[in-house]
Amino acid sequence: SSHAFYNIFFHPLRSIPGPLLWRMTKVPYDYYLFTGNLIPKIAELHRQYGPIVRTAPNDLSCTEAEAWEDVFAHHQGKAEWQKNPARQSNPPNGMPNILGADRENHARYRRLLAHAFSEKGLQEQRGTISHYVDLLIDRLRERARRGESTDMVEWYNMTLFDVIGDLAFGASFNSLQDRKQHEWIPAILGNVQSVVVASVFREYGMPWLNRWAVPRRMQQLRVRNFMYAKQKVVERAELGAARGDFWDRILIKSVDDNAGGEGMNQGEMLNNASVLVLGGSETSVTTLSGLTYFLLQNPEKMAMLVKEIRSSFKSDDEIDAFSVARLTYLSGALEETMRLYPPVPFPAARMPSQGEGTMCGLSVPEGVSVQMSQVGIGQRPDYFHLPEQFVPERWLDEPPPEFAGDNRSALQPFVVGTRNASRPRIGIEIRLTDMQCIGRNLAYAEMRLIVAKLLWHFDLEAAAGGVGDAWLQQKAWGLWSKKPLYVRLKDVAS
Ligand code: HEM
Repeated sequence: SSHAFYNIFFHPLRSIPGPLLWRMTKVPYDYYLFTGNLIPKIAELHRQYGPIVRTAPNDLSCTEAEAWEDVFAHHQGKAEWQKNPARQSNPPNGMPNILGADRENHARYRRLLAHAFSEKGLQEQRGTISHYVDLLIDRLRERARRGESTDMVEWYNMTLFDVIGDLAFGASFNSLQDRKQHEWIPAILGNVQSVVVASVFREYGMPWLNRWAVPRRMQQLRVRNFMYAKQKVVERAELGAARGDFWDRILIKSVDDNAGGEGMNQGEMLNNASVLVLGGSETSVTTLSGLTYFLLQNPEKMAMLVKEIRSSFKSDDEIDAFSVARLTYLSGALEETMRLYPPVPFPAARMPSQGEGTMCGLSVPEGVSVQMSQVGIGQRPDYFHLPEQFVPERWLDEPPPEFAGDNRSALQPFVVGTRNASRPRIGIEIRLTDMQCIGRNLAYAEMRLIVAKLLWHFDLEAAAGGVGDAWLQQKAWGLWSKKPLYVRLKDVAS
């Protein structure tokens, strides 16, 4: 059509490389998104066409480290680029959540949540976190005794969801206690998939196809979950402050359904609690599962990590959410995992805020979206020496000389910038400026604690048949569709 003709010959992006069909229409992009194969496909396009690729008539994909500064950071006088409002999905109750809110609401949410995600907030939450991690170890010990092979993805899911349920809803999912994944977990994860699939149908004017694409049971669970979450938030509000969770400070400012306007009303609480439950569990589960996989594939790295953990403490009770911060090899292993297997492979695309924007010296017209390819960045050989290898050492203060030239700040799994909100007060080092992910401290604390306790108590080996290279070949709809990861656990004490 004339549109496709315009897109190729007259469009302001006409000189940006990309496959012809992708530059003409959005169909190829949406096809790969729909089938769950977009992530490796985009990485392949970067290998073929370079660091900035036109992936649809109005879309660019980017693997340039400079873009973190140009697009996501705000400096004096320069605003960061905005999220494309057309691509934010709105919660069912019509109120915003932190991911899609406009600037003012976003800044209010960030202000209200700042305490819960500060070092002090983490102090208040540490007892809750330890409780569930210790329960995980007990449960795994039962399995080790019986010699059962164990799907670590499932057990990480149960643990992270139990913690986040407690912190974000005031009620655990009790999966660890019941030794069984709460039925809500697959429904929450399935919901993300259906939102992505639905967005494609909506775009092509066929929203009714959703009823066919999303299984009936999933649709029913979704409605049930919404009601359940709503009830939990009301119950949590009734409990008042001082539970040691995310809501203590917020509730003080939100009396009478936020009559004063400085807090959150119950609809906003519900929407943000839902973001926190998903954002605060799935991403860490992905990282922990990926790390487990890479360690099983690289026994000498596993041995290094086990040695670090077992030589850094005298007993189990010295291991807590704060003492684990000194485990530098573990930190390196987590970074390396997120490089090779980024938990949020496509952070929300951004577009210039007013008029055109400049990115890496290129002028980007209004209305054009830029998406960072995290997999593409992690695989760039000019950023990372031996990019396909799992090398935690490259993140150490003094890396082996051949890795000293790595561009470590190119890797930003938590995304730079906070959309113009007030700077969060965060105690630990931050790599570039502040981070889009408010939960970064909590994520590191939880992940380090789980790995440290796991490898303190158990030797891990792949269950019969091994894990194999195929584990990493996963589909993704926004988030990775993780395959099970079976291990055999041997209790070190017995
Ligand atoms: C390995 C773990 C994690 C990774 C890699 C990660 C990554 C990210 C990324 C990339 C974003 C930006 C999304 C976007 O705007 O497109 C984000 C936002 C967010 N994350 Fe995380 N996250 C992790 C863990 C957590 C945890 C533990 C929590 C909280 C319990 C959390 C809460 C949030 C929230 C509330 C936002 C929205 C912030 C805002 O828009 O201002 N995340 N995260």
